[in-house]
Amino acid sequence: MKALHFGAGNIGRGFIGKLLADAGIELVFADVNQTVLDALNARHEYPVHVVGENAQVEIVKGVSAVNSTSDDIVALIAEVDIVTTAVGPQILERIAGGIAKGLAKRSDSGNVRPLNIIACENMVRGTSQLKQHVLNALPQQYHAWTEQHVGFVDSAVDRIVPPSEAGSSDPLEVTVETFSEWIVDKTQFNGPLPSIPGMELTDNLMAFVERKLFTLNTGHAITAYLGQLAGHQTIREAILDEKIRTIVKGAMEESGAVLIKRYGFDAGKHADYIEKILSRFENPYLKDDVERVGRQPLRKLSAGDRLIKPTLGTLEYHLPHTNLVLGIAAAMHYRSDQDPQAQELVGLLDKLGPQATLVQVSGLDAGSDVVAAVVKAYHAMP
Ligand SMILES: NC(=O)C1=CN([C@@H]2O[C@H](COP(=O)(O)OP(=O)(O)OC[C@H]3O[C@@H](n4cnc5c(N)ncnc54)[C@H](O)[C@@H]3O)[C@@H](O)[C@H]2O)C=CC1
Ligand SMILES: O=P(O)(O)OC[C@H]1O[C@](O)(CO)[C@@H](O)[C@@H]1O
Repeated sequence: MKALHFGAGNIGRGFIGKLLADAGIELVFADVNQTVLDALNARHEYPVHVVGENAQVEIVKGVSAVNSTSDDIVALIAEVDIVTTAVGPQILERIAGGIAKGLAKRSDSGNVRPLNIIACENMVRGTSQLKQHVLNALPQQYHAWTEQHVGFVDSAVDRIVPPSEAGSSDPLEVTVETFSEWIVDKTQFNGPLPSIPGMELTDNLMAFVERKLFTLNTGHAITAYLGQLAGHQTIREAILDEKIRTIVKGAMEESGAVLIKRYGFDAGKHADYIEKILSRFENPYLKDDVERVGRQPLRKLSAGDRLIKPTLGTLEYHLPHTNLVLGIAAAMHYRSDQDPQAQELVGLLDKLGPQATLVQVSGLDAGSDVVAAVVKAYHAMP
């Protein structure tokens, strides 16, 4: 079996690429970072530091790399069995053109072996969104062939992989937590289901996607935003701050109450899931900056993402959302010189003020109580 993975970054090298290579699949990374590409092609292996209890260094072997903007992509997509991505939601549209060209070549060359494409991003049904971008870029004459021979498989991906502290001396070294979860929608595969240790198959993906995105990512984002406001540098420092921990736990419980209503989760097991997440945030072996976890605040404040979607759920089921409101207000205070979305947020706040900014970014109703509550909390924050 052969795989092409877009995005040789933290999750690419530290999680998805590692699982594929460990399963004995011949793996090619596609990226745009020339330093990483050159190092992968020079060494064909890299170290993954798994930290926590039973810490160890694992070497991922037998990998190579291509530039994702080159024509190498087209030939690879015509021949591989699996395509995966971990590039960030905003990059999916950019890689869709290359994937479309590859599918056209695959069809023209008569390759009818099943191909499955799996986006591994923090998004609800990210692969389905990638599919739309690919179909937009693909000439109509290839659409029926693509429907017949290509599976677009949605997934949920969970492993905390911050940029490695050793990254400046070794561009390939990556540090990961012990925990990992990769869950894919088994109803969307083309051909036989693959057996890849570490990849779990489900026919109930939405429950897993929402459970992860609206618990871990909701709590993580709020830890980052409140942590930055309180002057903490890392997620660990922030979650050990009792005032922040209480709000973060409260927000995950508010979001959890929605998930329990919507998907019938067991309340006790969900409480354990929240406790496990809090302990993962405390991981003393990971240095995860609040600035990284809060990155791209406009995406994180959008209607379908980890702050607003759970809040909309609380409105739907008439449930409390006090802590989620504090998290949203804190997100509006996020600042980063490195992050264009943080600059844009500041520009919007200067031009429109907090109420209109929130309405524009989140799609919440201008006259709603929840918007008024966020604006009040926003002004009350330092
Ligand atoms: N880091 C983490 O702990 C987790 C991240 N995720 C998700 O995984 C995705 C990737 O996140 P990270 O690995 O943290 O980011 P990252 O920034 O470490 O990696 C992204 C990689 O994509 C590459 N890239 C950018 N444009 C590209 C293009 N046009 N073609 C090919 N490669 C391109 C970058 O050079 C970089 O190597 C995001 O959607 C994130 O939300 C999900 C779960 C955990
Ligand atoms: O990668 P995003 O969507 O910007 O958000 C950062 C989040 O992703 C992760 O990197 C992995 O789930 C978390 O650490 C964090 O909640």
